[in-house]
Amino acid sequence: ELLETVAKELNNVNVIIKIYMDYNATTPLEPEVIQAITEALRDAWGNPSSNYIAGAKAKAIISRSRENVARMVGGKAEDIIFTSGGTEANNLVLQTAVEYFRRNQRAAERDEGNHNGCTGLPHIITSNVEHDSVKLPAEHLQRDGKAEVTFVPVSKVTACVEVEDIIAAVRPNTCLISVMLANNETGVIMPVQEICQRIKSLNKQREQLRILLHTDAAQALGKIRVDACELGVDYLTIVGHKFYAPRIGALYVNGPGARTPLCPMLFGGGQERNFRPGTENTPMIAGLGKAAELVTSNLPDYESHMRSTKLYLEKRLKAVFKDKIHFNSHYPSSDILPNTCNVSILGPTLQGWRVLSSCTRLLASVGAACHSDSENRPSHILLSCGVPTEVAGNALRLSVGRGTTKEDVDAVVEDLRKTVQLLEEIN
Ligand SMILES: O=C(O)CC[SeH]
Repeated sequence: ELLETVAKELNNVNVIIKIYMDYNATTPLEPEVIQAITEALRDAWGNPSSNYIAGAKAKAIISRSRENVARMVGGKAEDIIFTSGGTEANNLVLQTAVEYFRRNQRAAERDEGNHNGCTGLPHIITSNVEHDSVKLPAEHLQRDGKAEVTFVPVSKVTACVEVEDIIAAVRPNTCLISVMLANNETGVIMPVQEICQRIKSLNKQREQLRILLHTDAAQALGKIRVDACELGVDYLTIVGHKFYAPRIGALYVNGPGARTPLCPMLFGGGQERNFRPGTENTPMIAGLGKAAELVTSNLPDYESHMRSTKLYLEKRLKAVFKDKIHFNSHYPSSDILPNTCNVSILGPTLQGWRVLSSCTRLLASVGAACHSDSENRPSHILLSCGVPTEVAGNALRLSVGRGTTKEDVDAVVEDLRKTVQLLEEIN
């Protein structure tokens, strides 16, 4: 009798199935990744530094994961340093650059004949559309008088940082250039390889300090092919929770402590060759390694599926909203991530936050998740890319994933259509 009652009640309940389209914010874990984590939790709980079987199991998992992460970015296992995530990796690069400058400055002071340009403060060049984990540490160093920073504005035509503008910003005391590989809101892919080629040529001519090269590849990994050696970077940031791995990260360093400086921010038990000490988080490292293995094996399929799904989404949005739609991720001559669609539905009552909070099925964001407390102000990223204020205020960042289907797209577009109709009727 109880079951019959429940069944009747369920028949009267409209179950609303949400549709996630915020994969640039974070991704769920692949089943194989969860399995790798679970097995490590169960079987490899030992301290990897311990010389008995429980420790050896953990050490073996870490070693295998390091190899898989290295393979995903075209590097060698010894080039991979595990970190807590992308924020730590990015901060480690900026701190290293400042310390690298200081060490050379002290050397030059000791050796009067050495004119390596290390006078005054270290100079860092970055773009004005970086993730906060590059932007804010750079601003902090600048505010604390520990570095000079040039935030090179992206072109308001291409939303890309222009190579010539980066080159023009170089000074004798420039020690680091950090430009993200792909932007998290527009999806625009930056000309990192060309920047690295030009700076490497410049480094050969400079008597001054070598300029170090970093890219935050958080949004690119798992979506497009990323090869650190082909890019020519000294450092490349790896963020697990953007490619179906757990909340852990890594930093690729081209020959850490040898070809490329790496100065630890933490000091402790010697793990990660003293570059990043602390007893290793074996289960999360296991998950990162498995996710990296899946990317290496399946990237063409992932990329192709996301691209076709995103293109279908854009086609459906155009068909339904016609001239009410503005694509904030369409720029002439710029390559865009295959999964990112940043759009604004034009209208005085259609602010992005209002539309998303009124949708019944769509789960997405108006911009970076870490800006979600921006009190509904238009994204500074979009404004920097030349998107007009009233258009940026209506932005919806839609980012599809490996499992997003055309049926999901149809449902989301219908949800948006109904929501826009409702908001325009009531206002
Ligand atoms: O949502 C984003 O774009 C970044 C979150 Se870490």
